Amino acid sequence: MQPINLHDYEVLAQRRLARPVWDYYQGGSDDEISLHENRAAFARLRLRPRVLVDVNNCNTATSVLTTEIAMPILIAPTAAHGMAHAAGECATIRGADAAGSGMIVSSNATFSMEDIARASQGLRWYQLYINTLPEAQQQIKRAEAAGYQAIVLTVDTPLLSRRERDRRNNMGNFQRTYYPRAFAGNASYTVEGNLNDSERAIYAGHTLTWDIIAWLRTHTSLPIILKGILTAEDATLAVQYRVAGIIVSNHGGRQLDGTIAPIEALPEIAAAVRGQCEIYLDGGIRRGTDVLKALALGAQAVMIGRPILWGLAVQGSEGVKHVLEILQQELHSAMVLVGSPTVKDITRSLIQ
Ligand SMILES: Cc1cc2nc3c(=O)[nH]c(=O)nc-3n(C[C@H](O)[C@H](O)[C@H](O)COP(=O)(O)O)c2cc1C
Ligand SMILES: CC(C)CC(=O)C(=O)O
Repeated sequence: MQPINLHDYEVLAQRRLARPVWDYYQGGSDDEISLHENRAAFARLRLRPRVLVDVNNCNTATSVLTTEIAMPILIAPTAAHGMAHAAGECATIRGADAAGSGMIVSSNATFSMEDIARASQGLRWYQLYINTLPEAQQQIKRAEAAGYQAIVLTVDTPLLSRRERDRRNNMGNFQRTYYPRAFAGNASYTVEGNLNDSERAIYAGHTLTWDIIAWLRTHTSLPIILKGILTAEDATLAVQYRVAGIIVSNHGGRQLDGTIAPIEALPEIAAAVRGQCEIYLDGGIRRGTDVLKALALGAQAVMIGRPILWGLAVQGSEGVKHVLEILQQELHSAMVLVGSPTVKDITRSLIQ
């Protein structure tokens, strides 16, 4: 099958990946309610197209922070790309560059942030999990030296959630046996799978509070972005703490199950932020019309997680590039059909 949309890539990737890897990439927490809601919430939104607009020069280009990108679509941080492809994140970022997108590199990448940086010319941000402060400080230093342009602190993971697919598959043992370095490119803590409570707490720690932002600021001059905001209250705090951006996200339905979908949280967050920092959104983006809806409700750009892993598994960097280009082309068509020739023209009035 020649893949023509992201759903095709999903089918092809499942055929290629071992069951425990597929389930780790694909799964959510508990009953996977949030995982399904992330898609369902997009499907419930209705568009209000305008007609007889000159869309001859329709263009998806935009910028995030100060970087220009060909499309308002970035790669969300996902761990362990080495289980999808031998070249792992180095192939992923080459695909991002080739498409004119950019990548947020996970703390738990298979390859080191330096190796990934060497494979890339374009936008790269570093996603941080804080296990211990000295280790985080080391990682920030390394990220700055390797030319990363922002630090993305994930704030929805004081505890890694219960993921029952991984438990049933004995994913921890599988990964240690077949991919022992899959999560170990940057972090010293590399467990995944059947974890006890203290192991599940190592990623962001129970003790992080808003004070961590002042600490981060003493250790980096890079822009700070918070990933995993779902309420106007926390968005307001993020603005007060002067972050450069927030990512409206429920971690792709992999952390707290039963949350509001990010696309449903976006309107109240956009109203609270009032342009004081950039807003991005991830979770369930699979079509150009999903991107359009997120932009209309106040996102500057969106991020995609699983579809990138599917593209990587099917065809390495070419697959990643193709997934991004498909989504860009779908967005382009949607912009033409709703009468929004530029990203700036995409406004709230497009949504019923
Ligand atoms: C396999 C996998 C690994 C992930 N690893 C990380 C990670 O290391 N850090 C992080 O902040 N988010 C991580 N996420 C969450 C993604 O950044 C993102 O929020 C989510 O995948 C978006 O939803 P989507 O997959 O529906 O596009 C991961 C998600 C998946 C599917
Ligand atoms: C290593 C994990 C904590 C990566 C992650 O965030 C996830 O699997 O959702």
